[in-house]
Amino acid sequence: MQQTETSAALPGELPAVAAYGLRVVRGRHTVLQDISFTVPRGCIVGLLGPSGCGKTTLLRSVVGVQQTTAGHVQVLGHAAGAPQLRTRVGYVTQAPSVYADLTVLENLRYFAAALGMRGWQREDAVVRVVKDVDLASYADKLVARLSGGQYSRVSLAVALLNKPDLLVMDEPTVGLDPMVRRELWLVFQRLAEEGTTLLVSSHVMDEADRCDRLLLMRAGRLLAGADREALLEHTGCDDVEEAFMHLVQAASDAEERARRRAAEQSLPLALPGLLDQAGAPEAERAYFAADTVR
Ligand SMILES: Nc1ncnc2c1ncn2[C@@H]1O[C@H](COP(=O)(O)OP(=O)(O)OP(=O)(O)O)[C@@H](O)[C@H]1O
Repeated sequence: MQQTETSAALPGELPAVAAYGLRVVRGRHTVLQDISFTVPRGCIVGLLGPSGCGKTTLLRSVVGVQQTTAGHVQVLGHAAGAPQLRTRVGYVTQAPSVYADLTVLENLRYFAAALGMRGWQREDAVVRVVKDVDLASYADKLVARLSGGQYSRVSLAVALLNKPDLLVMDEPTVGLDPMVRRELWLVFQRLAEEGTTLLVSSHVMDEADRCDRLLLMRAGRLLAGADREALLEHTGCDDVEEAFMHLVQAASDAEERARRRAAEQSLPLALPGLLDQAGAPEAERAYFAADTVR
């Protein structure tokens, strides 16, 4: 896949996230294999792939809460999880991370205080984020009484208290109806326009249309990382879902050919080394390697 410049990235500017050769083993299972990608600043980057492919593990590695086995993840010029990033990275987890028995305001004041905000600084931050996520009319409601979409917006509001430069969100729209999903994406777009970089996971392919750039994952590997248009052009497909299926098929075909070649040469069956050992053509190896990803 050809390298494409993303308009939001200024020349010479460090990407918000740069991962090289990331590998994660959880228990006995290799969950992420040789993952490399970048997230340019000021973009919305969608991390897409089926359930269980490793999206959460990848996001946890970016936030710095995942033990990694190999590779390196740089976030805003620091190693992922570095203390300097604590106030600069917001993380919205998949599971609700707010208290159902507190009101929206009580939650926000609590988390603002935990971040060290006091007095007017705290109140200013709370008012700002309530406005950011359009929850002003629900500010005094118990979170337990909110709808799914409103609940998600409270979690998002908490992550925005610090005005993060990078916002990492794990399936923030899962289970929400199309109208609410649309509203949340408008909030994400507004945040990106104001300069926040967003890395958002989803297994809903149509959300890809709302992203500047896409990372497509399958079974712990990155199939592709590119601007949406470049991806469609490269695969000759009309939409991202079709492009994803095309890449999955191409990867399976390449894997099968490599297996056959390895069997013929009596080589051990271990990807991705297998592909190199078996002398797989560059185009095939590319499906398994970082260099599909810019
Ligand atoms: N604590 C753990 N120990 C061992 N394996 C784990 C652990 N957590 C997750 N896994 C495995 O890692 C793989 C990737 O999980 P992960 O949660 O990253 O996927 P995902 O793409 O985010 O899935 P979903 O879309 O369903 O949230 C899965 O096969 C899962 O079973």
